[in-house]
Amino acid sequence: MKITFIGGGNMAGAMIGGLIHHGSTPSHICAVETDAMRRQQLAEACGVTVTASIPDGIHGSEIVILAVKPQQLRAVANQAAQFLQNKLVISIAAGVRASDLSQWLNRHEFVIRAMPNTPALIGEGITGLYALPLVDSRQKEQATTILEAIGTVIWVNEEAQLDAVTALSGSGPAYVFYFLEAMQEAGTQLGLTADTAKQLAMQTFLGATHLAAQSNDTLATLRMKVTSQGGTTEQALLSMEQADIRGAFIRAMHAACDRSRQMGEIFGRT
Ligand SMILES: NC(=O)C1=CN([C@@H]2O[C@H](COP(=O)(O)OP(=O)(O)OC[C@H]3O[C@@H](n4cnc5c(N)ncnc54)[C@H](OP(=O)(O)O)[C@@H]3O)[C@@H](O)[C@H]2O)C=CC1
Ligand SMILES: O=C(O)[C@@H]1CCC=N1
Repeated sequence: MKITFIGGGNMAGAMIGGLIHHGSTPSHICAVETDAMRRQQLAEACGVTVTASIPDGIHGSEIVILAVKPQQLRAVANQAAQFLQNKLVISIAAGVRASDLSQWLNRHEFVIRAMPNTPALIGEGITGLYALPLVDSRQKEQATTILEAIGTVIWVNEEAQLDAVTALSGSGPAYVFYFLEAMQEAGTQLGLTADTAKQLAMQTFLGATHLAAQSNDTLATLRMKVTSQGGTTEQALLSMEQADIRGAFIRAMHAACDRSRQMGEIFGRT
């Protein structure tokens, strides 16, 4: 099964790297990318076929993954429409609705939207998926197979839920890196080397996440088990509550979700 990515940027690069890491044959993957330097990087890093031509890139592919920015999607859809008949189209663009994309592709019925995240590169991604009603079960299985190669897959029944998925797991790796950066910065202020602080911060995220995944305790109970009465964690959490870190974090994710909906409206107008 040959897969073509249109757009070979950050997310496509992570997906392609993850697919190859999982055992996909590089010659079965093609990337269409306008930026010459990026084409060279992809060819060197992943050994996949790269081209600047949409028709050349799509030729012979059963599945086409649209991985350009939301604001570029309509123009790309217009260019690609005539070459996509009977092919499964998967868009990873944030916000833009499957029905709008379908219209741009001359009422193409086989459209799936996917919201992956960059840990796909190491097979640790998670992807939310939504399909238009006429996508058949075989095509859904194909999408599941591709995306399971780079992590976990969750199907949603309502497309609007993809805005929440985008705010949570699509953008989520950036939040984790942000917290890791803050923990590293605090660690160095407290006298650790930058490397030691980074190692402590990363293993703490990894260990806590694995513990939460394996434990029957709720997240709140796990948090309380760290928080000794009159101890250090209590002081840290008190400081965070006083600064309303939880509220700020929740508001931030609402802002991301609102932006996803807004991009759907702005870039999806037909
Ligand atoms: N980054 C992430 O973590 C995630 C991103 N997404 C979605 O993935 C999509 C891509 O995001 P990201 O990879 O970050 O963006 P990038 O800008 O890194 O990648 C898009 C690439 O497509 C190229 N491009 C533009 N027009 C064309 C064209 N006509 N033909 C071929 N290539 C073209 C762009 O070139 P140029 O820059 O020169 O325009 C760019 O290299 C977005 O829609 C985003 O919403 C989804 C989940 C997570
Ligand atoms: O920031 C963005 O818009 C994209 C979608 C999710 C992650 N990156």
